[in-house]
Amino acid sequence: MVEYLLEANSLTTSFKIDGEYYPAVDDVSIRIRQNEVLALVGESGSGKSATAFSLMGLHRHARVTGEVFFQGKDLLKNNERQMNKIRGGDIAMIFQDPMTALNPLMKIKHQIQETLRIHGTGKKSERESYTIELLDRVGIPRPERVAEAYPHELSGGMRQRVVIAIAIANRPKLLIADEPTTALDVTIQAQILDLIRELQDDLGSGVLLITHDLGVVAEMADRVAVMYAGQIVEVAPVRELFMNPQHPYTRSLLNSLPSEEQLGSKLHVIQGVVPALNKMDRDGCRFAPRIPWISAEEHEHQPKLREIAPGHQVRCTCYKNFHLNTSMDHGAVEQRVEAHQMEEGGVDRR
Ligand SMILES: Nc1ncnc2c1ncn2[C@@H]1O[C@H](COP(=O)(O)OP(=O)(O)OP(=O)(O)O)[C@@H](O)[C@H]1O
Repeated sequence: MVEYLLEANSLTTSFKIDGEYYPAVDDVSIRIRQNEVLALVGESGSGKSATAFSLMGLHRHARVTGEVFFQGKDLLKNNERQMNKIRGGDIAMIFQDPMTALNPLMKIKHQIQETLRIHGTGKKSERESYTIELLDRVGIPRPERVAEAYPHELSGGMRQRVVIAIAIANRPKLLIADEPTTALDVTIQAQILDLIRELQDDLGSGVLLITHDLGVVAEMADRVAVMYAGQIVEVAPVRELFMNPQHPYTRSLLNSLPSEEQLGSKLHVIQGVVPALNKMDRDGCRFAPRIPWISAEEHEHQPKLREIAPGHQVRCTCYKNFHLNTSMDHGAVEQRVEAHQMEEGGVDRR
């Protein structure tokens, strides 16, 4: 029997719109093993952040149902005090915008020491030196000086390193990173991703990496869950997903990734947007309106997620007859996956 670090079953998070609740996360089940990076990928509005916030018990006005087992306990049954002990302790989160995660009025050293204190890590006398060690560990030059700084005195990249230092301070077993590099420029993005990967390896933590960037997925993930309109539509090991994508949404996403030659030119984009929560047909294939050239009979009523190969699940029958209406080019993606696997030294981490 496989022991999962995190196991969410039928997680459903509904928001109230005009007096009615509508699920933004709709019967989502995900599993993360120790030392595994699961990427949750999808366009804006597909429900990725709502999923992460639900796992962490951070929604104040939503209705959340299902089970979220972490170390054998259902987090959804915890009260706020118990969740506060877990957040920043065994489960840490890295958000998109470091400025929202940091207190603008507190020196960096006090913010790190605070998280150490709350979770009882180290004696008071040790926390100061541990703070410097942490800043050094996340690649901050002259950590003693940065420790005395306020967030606004640092660059975006440095601030995100501080956020990561805070996240790893109590050696979390699970890291949830919600678009951790979106707010940063490209060179810094690569450095931050390398850092997260390195720290994850050191700590042996599981990671839920939320992103809309398939390049990031190719470089970071072990497995990928693709989310559309609140549902997981495809799950597969990273290589399988890029080499053998099945769900029309996954294939459209991959097709919208530029190859080297296409960089700077117009991309193939998927027409349309993720439907609003109160405007979608919840009984049919939710992606159907965006692939009108696929006939209604090819879709399933209330599509289920089914295993089509070991570890590879796809929702709806429409994938069987799906074809893109533009020419496909997976060359760029394949190259990125190959590069990632080479860096891993050919070791299968799963
Ligand atoms: N507090 C809320 N109240 C009502 N609707 C919400 C709330 N938070 C999110 N939603 C809706 O839930 C859906 C999923 O949003 P969510 O932010 O989880 O998507 P996402 O995939 O993380 O997108 P992004 O990358 O833009 O953050 C969207 O339709 C969004 O408008």
